Amino acid sequence: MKLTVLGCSGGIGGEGHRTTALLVDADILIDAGTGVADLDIEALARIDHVFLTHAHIDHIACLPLMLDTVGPRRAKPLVVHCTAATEVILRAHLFNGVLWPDFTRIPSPARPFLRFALLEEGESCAVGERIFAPLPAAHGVPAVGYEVATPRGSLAFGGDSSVCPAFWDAVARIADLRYLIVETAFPDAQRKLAVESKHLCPALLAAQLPEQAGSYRLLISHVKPGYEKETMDELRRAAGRHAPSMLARGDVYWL
Ligand SMILES: Nc1ncnc2c1ncn2[C@@H]1O[C@@H]2COP(=O)(O)O[C@H]2[C@H]1O
Repeated sequence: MKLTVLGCSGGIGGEGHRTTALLVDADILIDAGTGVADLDIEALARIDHVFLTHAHIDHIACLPLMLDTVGPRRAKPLVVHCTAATEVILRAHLFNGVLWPDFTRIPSPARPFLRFALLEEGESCAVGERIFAPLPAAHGVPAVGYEVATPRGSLAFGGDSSVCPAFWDAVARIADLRYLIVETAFPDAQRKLAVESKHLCPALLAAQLPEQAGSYRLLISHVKPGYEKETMDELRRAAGRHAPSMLARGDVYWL
């Protein structure tokens, strides 16, 4: 499995900053933030599945736009996998015929551009040999992370989350974990904002990491634009034994 980081920043601002979108092989997205906009039309049309962590705009910004571009080119609906709570939010506030057309009924209810498929914690969804399972997360709106399991190992993506012991319990149970992607949105100087917005700062992440470093790579996502050096310096000081490195747009990881 090939994981290509299209975007992993906590915001926008110039070349390096695209919001969350992880491309799995050529046919699956985890989140559909602004990183998706860099794919050309053919690459967009090859995407059959989107697994959403939550409905915040930085994670779904390109979903309505890509549906408009690829809908007429595709023979089948784009399947958006998410929890029931996230589907309710997207139907009420995005695909509502006001902010954007309701592509679950357009061009026709029988052959729409978009189909929701519900996926809750405790369930899994196989797309070929790649198996997606929601992981617990704690954010300001209903949110999950994802475990992606393959025959050659697994990765875990925490999505957006503040302190969440259930996530770390779930991660500890993944025996063949190769990559662990977790957020650290703010530097320690903005800890109050991190807590209020249900994110992490280095001290909060370090307090949750296991005593012993695992045999997986620890990759950091969702750092707010302009705070990358400060945040990663603090994280290396607080959790150096875990050798954290920052996830970057354009990175490719293989499983
Ligand atoms: N009190 C707040 N609660 C939530 N988000 C906030 C607040 N104040 C500022 N924000 C920002 O709004 C952003 C919404 O997207 P994020 O969750 O990535 O990060 C959030 C913060 O950067």
